[in-house]
Amino acid sequence: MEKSRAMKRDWIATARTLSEALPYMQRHHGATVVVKFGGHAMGDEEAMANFARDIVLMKQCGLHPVVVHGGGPQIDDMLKRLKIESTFIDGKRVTDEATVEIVEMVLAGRINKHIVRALNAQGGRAVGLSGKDADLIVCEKALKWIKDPESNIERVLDLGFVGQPVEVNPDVLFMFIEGDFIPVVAPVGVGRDGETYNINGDTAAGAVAGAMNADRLLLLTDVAGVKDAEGDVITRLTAETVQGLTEEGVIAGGMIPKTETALDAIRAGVKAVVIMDGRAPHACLLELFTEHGAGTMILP
Ligand SMILES: Nc1ncnc2c1ncn2[C@@H]1O[C@H](COP(=O)(O)OP(=O)(O)O)[C@@H](O)[C@H]1O
Ligand SMILES: CC(=O)N[C@@H](CCC(=O)OP(=O)(O)O)C(=O)O
Repeated sequence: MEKSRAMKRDWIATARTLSEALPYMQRHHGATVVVKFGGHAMGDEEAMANFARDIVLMKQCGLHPVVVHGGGPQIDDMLKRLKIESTFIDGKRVTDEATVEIVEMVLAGRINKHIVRALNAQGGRAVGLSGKDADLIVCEKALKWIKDPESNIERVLDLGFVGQPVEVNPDVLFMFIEGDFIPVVAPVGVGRDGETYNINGDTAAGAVAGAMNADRLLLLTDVAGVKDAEGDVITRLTAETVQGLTEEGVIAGGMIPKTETALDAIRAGVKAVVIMDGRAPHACLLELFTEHGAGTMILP
């Protein structure tokens, strides 16, 4: 008796949620949503399954999700096992020849296939590819300029095989979308001479979203959003505020490529970018299908 009453309550709550969500589902029908799934957001098997369920549901609701993933912590683990040292500059891994080989193996191999399998287990039809497939993401060597604070002279820091996307060919993604598949992209790019480049996952997601003219770019991570100096999540951000917070050092580490990506993506024509906690249950659905959304929205 108690159980059936509880079930009824659950059903009413779900029905109410669904009726509230319906206008948002209709508004987003046919929308392209690029979702960056970060290595930290992947967490455990349960987090992976929850993420996969949401993406498949988005597809069933008539949206066109495209997953671009990261895998920084998983690359760290593998490099540690192989006793290869690794350092980061402004959230980007300094990538020598030995490192780029491991990066490609981990990202385009193990992680990409793990996500594909998780999506397919939830009833999706996912296809994994990297930025090398059909020249999806063509890169040049990323250059990091730094200014010597004493002499004020600028010089370039060598990050090795870190790629800056210079050309994105999304036809292959549109082709899969047309066939009702969910593309899953590993952030590994190709140089004009065939070199392999390690692209920061956020940068790759932004470049793909920009080239597809996506309606939304969701950057899933392990924090609720961009936080201010007091540690409170900021719900809306503009380019100006991002610049100020970065100069003050409030936006730091891995959050730098995320906010840079968000601004670049908006300049390239993406309608809005949201930075949010990918481990929170149904994070993507809450963002797309409710009025209050989730995380930090970055707007033009
Ligand atoms: N202002 C900020 N607000 C929120 N997180 C921040 C901020 N500045 C730096 N961070 C850090 O950025 C991290 C997210 O970047 P990263 O670790 O690269 O995530 P992912 O692996 O999901 O791409 C957060 O866990 C947090 O430690
Ligand atoms: C150049 C660069 O830093 N590439 C990243 C690629 C993976 C990534 O971005 O993973 P997350 O999204 O989980 O951080 C790296 O080597 O860690």
